[in-house]
Amino acid sequence: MKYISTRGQSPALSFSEILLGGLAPDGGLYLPKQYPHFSDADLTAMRSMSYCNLAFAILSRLVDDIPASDLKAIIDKTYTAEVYGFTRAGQNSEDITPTVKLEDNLYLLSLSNGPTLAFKDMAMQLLGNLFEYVLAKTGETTNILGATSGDTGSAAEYAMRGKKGVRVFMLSPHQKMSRFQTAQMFSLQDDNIFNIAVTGVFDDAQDMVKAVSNDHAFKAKYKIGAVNSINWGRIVAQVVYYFKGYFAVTQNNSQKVSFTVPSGNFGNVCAGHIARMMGLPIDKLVVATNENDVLDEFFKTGVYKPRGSANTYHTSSPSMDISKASNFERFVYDLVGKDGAKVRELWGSVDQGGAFDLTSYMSKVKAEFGFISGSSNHANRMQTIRQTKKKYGVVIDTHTADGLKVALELRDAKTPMVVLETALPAKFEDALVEALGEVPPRPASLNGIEALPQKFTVMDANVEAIKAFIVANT
Ligand SMILES: Cc1ncc(COP(=O)(O)O)c(C=O)c1O
Ligand SMILES: N[C@@H](CCOP(=O)(O)O)C(=O)O
Repeated sequence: MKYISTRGQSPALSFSEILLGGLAPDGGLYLPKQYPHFSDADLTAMRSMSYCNLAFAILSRLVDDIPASDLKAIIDKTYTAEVYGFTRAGQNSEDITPTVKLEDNLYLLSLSNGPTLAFKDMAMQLLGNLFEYVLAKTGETTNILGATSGDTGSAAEYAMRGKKGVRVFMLSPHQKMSRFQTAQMFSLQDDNIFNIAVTGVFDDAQDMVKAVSNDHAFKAKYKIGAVNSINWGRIVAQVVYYFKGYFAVTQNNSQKVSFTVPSGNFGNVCAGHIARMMGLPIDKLVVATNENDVLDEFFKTGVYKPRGSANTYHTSSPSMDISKASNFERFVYDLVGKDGAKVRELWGSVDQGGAFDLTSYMSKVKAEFGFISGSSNHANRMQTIRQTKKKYGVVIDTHTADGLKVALELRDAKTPMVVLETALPAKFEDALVEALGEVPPRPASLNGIEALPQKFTVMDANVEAIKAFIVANT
């Protein structure tokens, strides 16, 4: 399988060749030349598979330059009940992503039982093991440069700690993550982990990552790697749990299922789009945003108008405080008929701070690709957290609450709706106390992390400053 850039001007490369880097040299994002397709018979065979076998069935169709036995061993080492063991009472951690039935045709898909309590662990643990494998083969090293609004950072740092030949430089928005998220990252004292708190919002940090990635000479000299969802390796791993969730709530492949996805950088729902393109019988993909509702605006109007830092709000679902969704480019590439020149034209305008209008494509967005959307705000998520506890006895986090609020508005009575649970409540203790008046439970191993000493550097959103920091620390 070869991978091509959404902007159509980079050479086609293999999976291992694109694994470590983020953006393609032309500034686009990688996608497979064509999506593999799973037939009805394939789906039937996959229905009863364990998570590891399912992951192998999917990944082996997209990764053809790692020997099958090695790929299988990497997957088996990653998806274990021990790694994804922070399940709710009554859930089986062998399922890796168990479902919670709230009522008929309404489910949560638990994606946050990994070491850092957010869905990012689903892909990041695999990425850590794949990086280690590829680096050991080539004898190379990598300096990972990432941006986080709270969850990618800790997931990446936990996955890459102690990995030979890997350093992590993680940019986060200064004082905008929850206390728990901040402590998860900044309390790590490992020599290969560098936390940089950027005075700005997540989008400023993401812009810095992209600017460094677009400096090809610097990227090559300092072997800059990526762990954000601009990296195809992240997306492909996230495709798997849509299949797992679909099989968990259906009896046969003639049934369709809708998924609601709390969204920010559009990586998670992009994986759902790709699962759908591969033949998974998904009805609707519901994009749920918080007050930072650029994506909701697009799916309602056809106009994509990213906002600047001053108009990006700090909310109680802070991991979704994003106004420039990187992975949206992957979907738009498919929407405009895989036309790299068109994507270049559209992002030419976005990269200059502008907008674009795809109103004429909107019937296709819904009818052909199944996308619809909604948004949520602080009052909505407080109310949803309270009602979910009262009605179903289930405590959810603020991001999942954004998803559930939108799902309840947009579901139809006949189609099972699966809401992705993207983080556990413990990560957002202050908001949960406000909603429920009680402290959410957390794994004993994470008790008291907020009191641990923290190691981080504060920096302005300046590309030359982060380059100098990397040079000084390699
Ligand atoms: C808890 C949580 N929910 C939802 C999202 C949004 O996911 P995505 O950026 O893939 O759209 C994020 C961050 O990405 C997150 O950390
Ligand atoms: N919400 C994310 C932001 C980065 O998204 P990514 O999926 O592109 O890594 C976070 O929590 O850091």
